[in-house]
Amino acid sequence: MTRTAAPVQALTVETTPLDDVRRLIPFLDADRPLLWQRGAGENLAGIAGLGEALRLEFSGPTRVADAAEAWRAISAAAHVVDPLRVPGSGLVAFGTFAFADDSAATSVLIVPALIVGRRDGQSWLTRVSVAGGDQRVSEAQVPSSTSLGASFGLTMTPGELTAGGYGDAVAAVVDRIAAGEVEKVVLSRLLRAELPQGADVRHALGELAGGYPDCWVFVVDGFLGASPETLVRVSEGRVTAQVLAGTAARGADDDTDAGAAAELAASAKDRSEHAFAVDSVLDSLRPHTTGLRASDPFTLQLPNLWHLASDVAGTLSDGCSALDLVDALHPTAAVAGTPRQTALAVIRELEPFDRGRYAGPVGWIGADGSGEWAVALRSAQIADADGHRTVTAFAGGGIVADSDPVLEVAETTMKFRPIVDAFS
Ligand SMILES: C=C(O[C@@H]1C=C(C(=O)O)C=C[C@H]1O)C(=O)O
Repeated sequence: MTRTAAPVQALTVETTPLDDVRRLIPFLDADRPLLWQRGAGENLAGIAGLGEALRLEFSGPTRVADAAEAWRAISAAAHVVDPLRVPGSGLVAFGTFAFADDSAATSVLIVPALIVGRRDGQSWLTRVSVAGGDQRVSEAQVPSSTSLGASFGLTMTPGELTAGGYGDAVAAVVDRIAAGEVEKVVLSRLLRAELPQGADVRHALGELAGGYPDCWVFVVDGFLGASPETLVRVSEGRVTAQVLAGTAARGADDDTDAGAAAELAASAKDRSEHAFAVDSVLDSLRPHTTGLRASDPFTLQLPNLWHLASDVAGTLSDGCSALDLVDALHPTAAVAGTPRQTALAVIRELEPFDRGRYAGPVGWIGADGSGEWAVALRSAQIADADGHRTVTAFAGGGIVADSDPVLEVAETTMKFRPIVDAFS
C-alpha cells in the first residue's frame, strides 16, 4: 500500500558539464541534505541533491514495487537532455526504504531540483523542473558551496535494547536454531542521542566520507550512513552486487590483523553465515539475469573491521530496473536471515523497536532503470520529536548455531563505530 500516490508529473531535466568538483558535501543544504558518494579527491564519485522537485512516499509490503512502477511512469513522461550519460547524470531519484513491511517509517523517492555530480573525472549540474512550474533556468541556480556550522560532539547511549539485553536475545536465537526452528537470524540494537540546536549534520557526513571512502556515504530524508554493502548496481545491462556476512575485529598490529583475516576466511561459522546471504542474493537475481556468478568469499578490510565478502555479477535478461531488483532482493539473508519469513518473525518478536530504514535499501535510480543501491548499514536516522532533534543509530549481526552472545555484542559495538565517531 502506498500512502500518497502522486499523479505522474512531467519533469524537464537538463544536465550540463561543470568545472571539476572535488567535494560534494559543502554543496548540501544543511537542513535537507541529499547525498550518495564514494571515493575521495580524484576518485570521488557521486551526486549531491538540493531542493525537492518531486517527492513520492510509499509504505507497506508493496512499497518497493510501487516505487518501481511510479518511477517507470515518471521516467517515461520526463523530457531529459543529458549529453554526459554517465551513472547519476540526467534524471535521478534518491531513495530510502523501510526495512519491514509493517514499519511506521516512510519510504521515499526524492528527485532534487538541482544535482551536482561527479563520476569518472567529469562533473555536472542537473536542473529539474516540474511542468507548469517556472521553466526559466538562471545562473543563480548554480549552487555554491557553503562553510559548515560549528562542530559538535554527542555521546550516544543504548535505546530500547541494552548491550546485555542484546546478548540475551542472541542466546534466545541460538536456542531457536538448536530447536530447528530457523537457521540464521540477523538481530540488531540501537543507540540514541539528542542533537544540539543548529547542529550541522554535514560535519558527520564529512567524517563518514573521510573515514570510510570505500563505503557508500549517503543521506536521504534525514537517514545517513556509510555502508560497505552493495545490494545491487545496474549499469548498461550489467547487474552486480557485493554480499557481506561474517565479521572479525581488526588486529592491533600487522601480524594479528593478518591473522584475524585468515581466521575469518577459515571460520566454518562465518562461512556458513556468509553462504546463507550469498544464496539469498543468487536466488533473487537468477530469474532476472543470465550468466549469474558469485566469486569465492574473500576478506574485505574496513577501518573498523573485516568482513567476508563475495562479488556477484550477471547480465540483465528481462529489462528490470534497479528498483525492480531491489524489490526482488530485499531483505537478503545478510540482514534478515534464513528461512526469510521465520527469521523476520523472530526479529519482530525479539527486537523491541522499529528498524525504520536501517538495513533497508538506500540509493538512487536513473531514468533508464540504472542505479546503485546499498544495504543501509552503519546508519542512523535523524528525527524531529517535540521540538528536539534525535539521532538513532543501528547495528546488528547474523546469528547462527554457534554464535556467542558476548562476541555478538562486541561485533555490534564495532559496527556502531562509524556513526558514533562521526557524531563525537
Ligand atoms: C547487520 C549488519 O551487518 C550485516 C551483518 C554482517 C555479519 O553478521 O557479519 C556483516 C555485514 C552485514 O551484511 C550491520 O552492520 O548492522
